[in-house]
Amino acid sequence: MPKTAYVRTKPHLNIGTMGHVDHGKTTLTAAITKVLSDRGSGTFVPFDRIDRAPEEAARGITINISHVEYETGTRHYAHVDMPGHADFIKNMVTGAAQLDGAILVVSALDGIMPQTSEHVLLAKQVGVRHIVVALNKADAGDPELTDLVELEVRELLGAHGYDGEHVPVVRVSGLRALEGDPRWTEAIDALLDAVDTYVPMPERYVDAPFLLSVENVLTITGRGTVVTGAVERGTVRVGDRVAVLGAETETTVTGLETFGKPMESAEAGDNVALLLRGLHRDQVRRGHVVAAPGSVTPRRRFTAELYVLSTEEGGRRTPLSTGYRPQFYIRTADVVGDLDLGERAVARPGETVTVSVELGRDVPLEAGLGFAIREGGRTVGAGTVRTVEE
Ligand SMILES: Nc1nc2c(ncn2[C@@H]2O[C@H](COP(=O)(O)OP(=O)(O)OP(=O)(O)O)[C@@H](O)[C@H]2O)c(=O)[nH]1
Ligand SMILES: [Mg+2]
Repeated sequence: MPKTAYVRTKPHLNIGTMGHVDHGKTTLTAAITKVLSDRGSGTFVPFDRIDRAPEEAARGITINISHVEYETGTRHYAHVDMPGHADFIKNMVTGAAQLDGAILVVSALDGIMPQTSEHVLLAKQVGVRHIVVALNKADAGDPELTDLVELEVRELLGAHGYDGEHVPVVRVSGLRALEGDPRWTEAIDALLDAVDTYVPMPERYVDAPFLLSVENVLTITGRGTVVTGAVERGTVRVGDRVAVLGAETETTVTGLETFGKPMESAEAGDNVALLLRGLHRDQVRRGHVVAAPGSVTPRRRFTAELYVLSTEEGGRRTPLSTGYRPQFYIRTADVVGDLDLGERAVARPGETVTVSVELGRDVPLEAGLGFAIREGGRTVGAGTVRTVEE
C-alpha cells in the first residue's frame, strides 16, 4: 500500500524537551501526544515507544534522542525528546542543534540541578533562541517551594541571555496528564499554548543553497542508506544532486520522507529522512553535512570568542593554555580541536578570550556559528566563530 504523502497545512517548527535526568521529559512528551490525540489531533506515542532501546528500559533513562510529531490548532511540530543523564550530553547537543525552541523541564520537587544549567548553556550555544519552562511534577510539589523554583529558573535563564523575566513558566504534571486527570490535561494545553505563542516562527532561508547537518544514519534494507536531520536552509527535492561533506562524495537524493510520510521536496526547518543513492552506511556519520554541491567549503581553522566556564558553572578549576585539545560541538558534529591563545599565556575559568582553533577535520563553518567545548564528560566552554581562515 503506498504511504500517504505529507501535506503541508500548517507552519512547521522543531521543538524538544531538555533538562536534568528524571525530571520527566519523556513522560511529558508522551503526555503531550496523549492530550492531543484525545482531541483527535495526531497519534499518542506511549512512554515505552519513546524510550524504546533495551538499555533505556532497563536503566529507566533516556539515552537516544527520539522524535515525535504532533499538531496544535495553529502549527505542526517535530518534537525531540532529549536525554538528561550527564553521560549522554552528546546526544542532547545533537537534538538541540535542530531546535527552533525548547521546553526546559524542571522538576518542581528538585529545582535546578547540574544538567538543568548545562542544557540551558548548551542550548544557547547551539542557537536555540526561545525557551518555555515546564515545572513538572507539580502534582507532588509544595506550591510555595514551586514558587521558589520558578524564581530560580527565571534567574538561570536570565544569566544565560534568555528573557528570564518574560519566559512562560507553566506548572504541569506529565504523569497525571497521561492518566487523564482533567486538571493536568488542561495544564498541557496551557503549555502548548505558551509554545504556540511564545516561540515565534523563525525566518526560514528557503532560497539559500540546501544544507542539512546529519543527526542519524540508518539502513533501509533493499533501499540503501538514509540520513536524518532538520534542514538548516534551502530546499531539496527527490532527484537533486547533493554533496556529503565528511564522506567527500556526491550523490543523488532518491527518496524524501518526514515521519514516515513521503514528500516531493523538503524545505528549511523540515525534519526529514533523505535516501541517498549508492552511499554506503559506513561512509556517512552524525555530524557530516549534506549540502548543495559547491555551496560550502569545509574548513578547519577559525578564530572565535570563547567563554571559559567558571568552576561554579561546572567548568574547570584550572586555566587553559595554548595546546589545549578539547572536543568541539558544532551543529551535530563533535570534533577534536587545538586551541591557540596567542599572546595570552592562559585563560582562567570565568574569562572570555579570543582564540585561534584548528579542528581535527574540515567542517562547514561560518561567522556567527555557536559551539561548545567539552573535556572528559563535562562542558568547559562556549564560543562563537568570528572568522574562518583558508
Ligand atoms: N509525581 C510525578 N512523577 C513524575 C512526573 N513526570 C514524571 N514522573 C516520574 O519521574 C520519573 C522520571 O521520568 P522520565 O519521564 O523518565 O524522566 P526524563 O526526564 O525523561 O529522564 P531522562 O530522559 O533519563 O533524563 C519516572 O518515574 C516518572 O514516572 C510527574 O508529573 N509527577
Ligand atoms: Mg527521558
